Amino acid sequence: MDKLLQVENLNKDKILHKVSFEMKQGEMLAVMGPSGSGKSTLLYNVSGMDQPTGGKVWLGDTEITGLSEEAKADLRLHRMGFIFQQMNMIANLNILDNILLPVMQANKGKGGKSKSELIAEAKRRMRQLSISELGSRQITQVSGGQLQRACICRSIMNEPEILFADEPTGALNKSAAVEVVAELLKLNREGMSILMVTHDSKVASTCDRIMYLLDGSIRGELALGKLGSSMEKQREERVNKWLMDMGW
Ligand SMILES: Nc1ncnc2c1ncn2[C@@H]1O[C@H](COP(=O)(O)OP(=O)(O)OP(=O)(O)O)[C@@H](O)[C@H]1O
Repeated sequence: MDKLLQVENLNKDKILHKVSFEMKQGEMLAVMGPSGSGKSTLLYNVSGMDQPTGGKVWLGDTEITGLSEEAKADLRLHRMGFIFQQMNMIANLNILDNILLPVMQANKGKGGKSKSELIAEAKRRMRQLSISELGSRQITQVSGGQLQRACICRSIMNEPEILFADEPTGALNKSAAVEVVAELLKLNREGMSILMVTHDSKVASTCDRIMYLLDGSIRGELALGKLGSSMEKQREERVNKWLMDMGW
């Protein structure tokens, strides 16, 4: 697999300390660690949402840390997708318009796709995520799991190279969380690279690899490989044992 993301000696104030790791194309990587260990800060600094105080980050051949704010915003819009626990949907737009908002922005100007093409594309993806009936609903008129699936839909409309997910199941009940993880796994099997912060060892155990962050440094890593159709319980037990060893 080719290298997709490279993080080298990343520092952020007193929060992150010389964090280095790589991610391969098609990988699904989880970041775990206690509350306050710097997981979200890591995600924001790797994706260019925040400016690190030291170190370098590359997405493919692009050094993100060397870009202007404007170029970073452009890169996030075109090459990255984001899913958050708080979902960040606009309250006075319906689900379809929320899904369309960033991709319309990305297709502004010459050579971009037309609105009707984008609507057709959104509807196709909404069908895949089992939310095709919900386009005209307000965001308060759908369940938490449906809303997060709409967020996943929004995040992939630009066909990003990488998806950043910060606690994507954190606000969901158990069955909605299972559905959302299943959608993320499906996307990953289709080739999407995913970097995900999670508190949930069951969610992390579906990932190819887990990094453990403590006090802003990576203290350990567990390589699990792709999730097969069986052995889910054994994977989970392995992850829980490793987390105990890490002091979780
Ligand atoms: N904007 C900020 N300014 C100053 N300190 C911050 C800021 N954001 C986070 N911190 C601090 O940085 C540390 C790491 O926070 P971060 O949110 O990255 O941790 P986390 O591991 O994601 O935690 P949680 O699991 O609780 O979400 C914490 O001590 C937090 O208080």
